[in-house]
Amino acid sequence: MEKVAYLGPKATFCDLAATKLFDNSERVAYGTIPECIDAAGKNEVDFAVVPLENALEGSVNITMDYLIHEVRVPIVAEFSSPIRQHLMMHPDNAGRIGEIERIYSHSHAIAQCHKYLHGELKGVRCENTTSTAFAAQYVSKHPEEVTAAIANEMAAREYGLTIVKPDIHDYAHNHTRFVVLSHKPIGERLDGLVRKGEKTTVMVMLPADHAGALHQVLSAFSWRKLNLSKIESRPLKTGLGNYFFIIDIDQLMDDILLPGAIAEMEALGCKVNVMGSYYSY
Ligand SMILES: O=C(O)C(=O)C[C@]1(C(=O)O)C=C[C@@H](O)C=C1
Repeated sequence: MEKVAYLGPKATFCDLAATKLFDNSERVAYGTIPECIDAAGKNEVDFAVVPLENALEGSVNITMDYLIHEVRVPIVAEFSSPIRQHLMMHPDNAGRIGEIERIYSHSHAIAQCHKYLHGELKGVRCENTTSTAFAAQYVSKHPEEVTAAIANEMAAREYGLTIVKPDIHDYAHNHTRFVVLSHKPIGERLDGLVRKGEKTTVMVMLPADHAGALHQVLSAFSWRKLNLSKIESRPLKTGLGNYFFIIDIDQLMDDILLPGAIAEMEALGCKVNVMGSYYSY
């Protein structure tokens, strides 16, 4: 049976995404996002499902940076899912919401609920955990502390917690983009799901700082009428002011247009890496 890595423990948002995508596979929980990427990089698993971007909080930098700087594993699919964050407590403490001493969750989940936390639970310390489900598991094991976790409904069920305040994310349209990483092609595995689009993600390093370099890169796409859905800069980690760009193009790799744009960028002195060419679900 094929193996799929996800950020564990059971009932994280990554677990929900992996279950939706690979229902008939063996899902293997890893403690951190880099561990999931390593597992796919070393072929310990066939696929890894990791978060890439959230609609409220932006990119999951650890995923992006690890893929660029440490372990290159191609993106073979993308899955976008609605995200609902709930405040949950141990059932023994569920009536004591006003006495909460600490709130645990993944940093991205805490960030998605800032307005609520600032408005309703001002002054309560928030502590980051490796995932939302890890936070729920911790709260379930420590009824002696009046603490809460921010996590999803499946985590509340899995770890026997009571949802004391549902839907505490700050904006209704909360979505996260997950990517599937693998050294093998995805083939027909996801054909049962509805395809929403197609993308190619490239990483572009500009030549030494000069006027108009980014403009020239963007024009390689624009005059070919290649639509971009995202452009983001991240530090190269070689010193302040040095960046690379991650660009999402709204089409699969073809024989002419994308190779032409890449050749043009290379002729300008850019270093270009294709991170993946894949369908969005
Ligand atoms: O902690 C989890 O449950 C995760 O799957 C991680 C993660 C993230 O890193 O963005 C995934 C989706 C949500 O946006 C919040 C947390």
